[in-house]
Amino acid sequence: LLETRDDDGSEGLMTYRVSVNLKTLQSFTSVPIPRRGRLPRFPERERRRAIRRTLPTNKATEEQRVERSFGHRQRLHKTTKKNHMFLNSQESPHASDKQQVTPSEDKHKDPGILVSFALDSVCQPKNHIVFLKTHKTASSTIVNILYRYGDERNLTFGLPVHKYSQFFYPQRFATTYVEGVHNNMVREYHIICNHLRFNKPELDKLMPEDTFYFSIMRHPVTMFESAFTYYKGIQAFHSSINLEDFLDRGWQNYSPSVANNQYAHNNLAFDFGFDNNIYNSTDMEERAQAAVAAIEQDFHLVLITEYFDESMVLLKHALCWSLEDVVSFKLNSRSEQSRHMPLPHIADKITAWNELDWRLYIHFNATFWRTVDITLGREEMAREVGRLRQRRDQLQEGCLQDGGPVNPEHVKDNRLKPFQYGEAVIQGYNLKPALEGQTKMKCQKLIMPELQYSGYLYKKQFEN
Ligand SMILES: Nc1ncnc2c1ncn2[C@@H]1O[C@H](COP(=O)(O)OS(=O)(=O)O)[C@@H](OP(=O)(O)O)[C@H]1O
Repeated sequence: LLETRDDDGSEGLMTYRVSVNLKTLQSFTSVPIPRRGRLPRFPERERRRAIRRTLPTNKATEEQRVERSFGHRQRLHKTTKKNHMFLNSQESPHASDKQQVTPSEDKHKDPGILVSFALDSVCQPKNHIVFLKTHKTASSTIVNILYRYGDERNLTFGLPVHKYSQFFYPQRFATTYVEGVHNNMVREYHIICNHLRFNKPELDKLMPEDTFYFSIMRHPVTMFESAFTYYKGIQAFHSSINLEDFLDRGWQNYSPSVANNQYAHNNLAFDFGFDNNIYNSTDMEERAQAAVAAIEQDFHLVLITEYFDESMVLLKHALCWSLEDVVSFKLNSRSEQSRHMPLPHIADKITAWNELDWRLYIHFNATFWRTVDITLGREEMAREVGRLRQRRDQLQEGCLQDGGPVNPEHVKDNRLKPFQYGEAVIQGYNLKPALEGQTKMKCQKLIMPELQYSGYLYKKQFEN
């Protein structure tokens, strides 16, 4: 990993894959060299240095912080000479999108922000993707989008061994959890999107250099309320009468060492690989900043559940995909009867208890909108969101019998019933009975719950 300086004086980092004699290398570097496997892309010393660069001064405003983090990201990627602002591309393979991508006036103001969208000199659809599937954030809907995209193009998914649905979560991800690794059955993995606890060095071993990393965050209040209902059976929650009861007793109910209790405390930070056990601590600010810096280093894009449609538009551009590729129906949603919107004083307790998650969310919500402003601009975003919704409405009209989701007992086709868990009532869909052929197949895949779809893909990849 080399630090470089461009003609304009800006710094950058560049990675090379090299073949070297380890002893020779050891003689002129203090970075620990792993004996086996690939060199880590950003050794710990570089990561720490990058984090120091992004730490704001006490006086920094949120806006400056966003600026700094993107400026930092710019330096990290600047040396990729081929990098190109995707909005300028006239080469989009998606003819229907060309008119939609009107470069907005202000996109040139901060080229740094675009590097997370850096594509090759020609806009090529990306098909090496890692999606960190965070919990209770609409991630199953995104997984459905990725499954359909890869399935249609016969891409290879990195799926959990033995047809499991997750990569041994909550353990940190390891390549050995992926089907096909132990027997070298798979030459190239394209997409990894099942639940896992993030571990970049291990993912790097499996995925190519040009892999696009993205994830999604949800407001901690609604996310926690959803988790409380869904994971009511875990030790931390099961004896609490309700959410407030749990929050008032805080640490008494919560033991970090009990299995699955990560769902009850800063679960978002945990999924990203950080220590989630922090409460009311003096080093909260420092740890949150370090987490932000590490996520900005490892991820090209962080989406926001509350702006799901805007997120899909941004994702579409970042991946150089078409509108059709990112259209979806809402999956894994609870019925209204199992949803209890917390009152404001309970919401405050939730953000206090999950402060690390709260800080991550605040930061990435701000950077999300800043990315929108600097790339598409709000007007173009609104236009594209309108088109996305129109297309979803068309598909709903064409596919769904009841116009929207129904409670599980009303799902007629047992094969399409969503998995039920905890005290949540997870809704599903019924298709119009007259559907046939390709249309039926397309509609079926749009509503197919995650477990069924990953089972189908496993069979397609490993049992045929
Ligand atoms: N498109 C879209 N927009 C906004 N919100 C959405 C969307 N799709 C799913 N959802 C909501 O996401 C919640 C389920 O999240 P996940 O699929 O990540 O859950 S899981 O961890 O995989 O079990 C679940 O939230 P709750 O209903 O509050 O539990 C879903 O309703």
